[in-house]
Amino acid sequence: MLRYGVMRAMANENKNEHGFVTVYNRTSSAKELHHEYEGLQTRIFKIIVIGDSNVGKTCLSYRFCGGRFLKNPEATIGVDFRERTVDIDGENIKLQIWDTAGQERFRKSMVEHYYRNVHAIIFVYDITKLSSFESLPEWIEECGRHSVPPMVPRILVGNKCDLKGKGEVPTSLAQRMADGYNFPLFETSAKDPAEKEHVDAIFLTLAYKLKNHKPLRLRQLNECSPMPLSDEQDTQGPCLC
Ligand SMILES: Nc1nc2c(ncn2[C@@H]2O[C@H](COP(=O)(O)OP(=O)(O)OP(=O)(O)O)[C@@H](O)[C@H]2O)c(=O)[nH]1
Ligand SMILES: [Mg+2]
Repeated sequence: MLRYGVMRAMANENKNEHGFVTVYNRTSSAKELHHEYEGLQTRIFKIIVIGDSNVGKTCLSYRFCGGRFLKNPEATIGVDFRERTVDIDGENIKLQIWDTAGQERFRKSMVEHYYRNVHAIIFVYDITKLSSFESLPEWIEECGRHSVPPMVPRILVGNKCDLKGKGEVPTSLAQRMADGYNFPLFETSAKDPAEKEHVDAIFLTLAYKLKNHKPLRLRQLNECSPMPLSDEQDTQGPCLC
């Protein structure tokens, strides 16, 4: 788990603890961000995980990046970063997961940073808690208020399917909402080991979509002001200034 201070320092140094070095390839009008390691180049995509407190955002992102269920997670304060590099059709893609805080008091100073230069969004609810499902339109509106462009892929995830007997949100209801927003719907469990591949599929679905986007473009790493979002989105790692 990497707290944002650590990642920020790494971004400013243009390298991380794995020895990745940020390099710039000059194109006609812009610079592209790659990480280069042992001759491999890696594009980076920022994915934020959003939703009510206690729905399992931390456990889902940990299941994907850490490969197991995180027992006794604490409420997220601000944001926790996790990352995993995946091979998509022969290209290394680094997914930088922003595990956000669901509690208002732990997130309010961070909200701008969540949405800045985001490449994809995962909205999570708890299938055993109707109120977490009913909150989704508010989360989706918040995202709209921060001018996230429509082409940024979004996914709806109902978590805690291992507690299906206690389910309060029928799949049919969730599917109606997903269809209304035109988002794909996944129902899964961060806890159930049998669901591991299904959790992976959520993130890989996004990785495939993002891979087919145009190359990422970047301003100078030391320019940390917000950049306009377009289908040629910029990324520069989790710099939170
Ligand atoms: N049964 C079950 N419990 C889960 C699952 N995922 C998470 N939990 C539990 O739900 C509680 C909250 O999980 P977190 O991942 O911390 O929730 P969060 O959405 O990150 O919460 P905030 O950080 O406060 O926003 C914890 O007690 C987890 O053990 C799941 O798939 N099944
Ligand atoms: Mg959390």
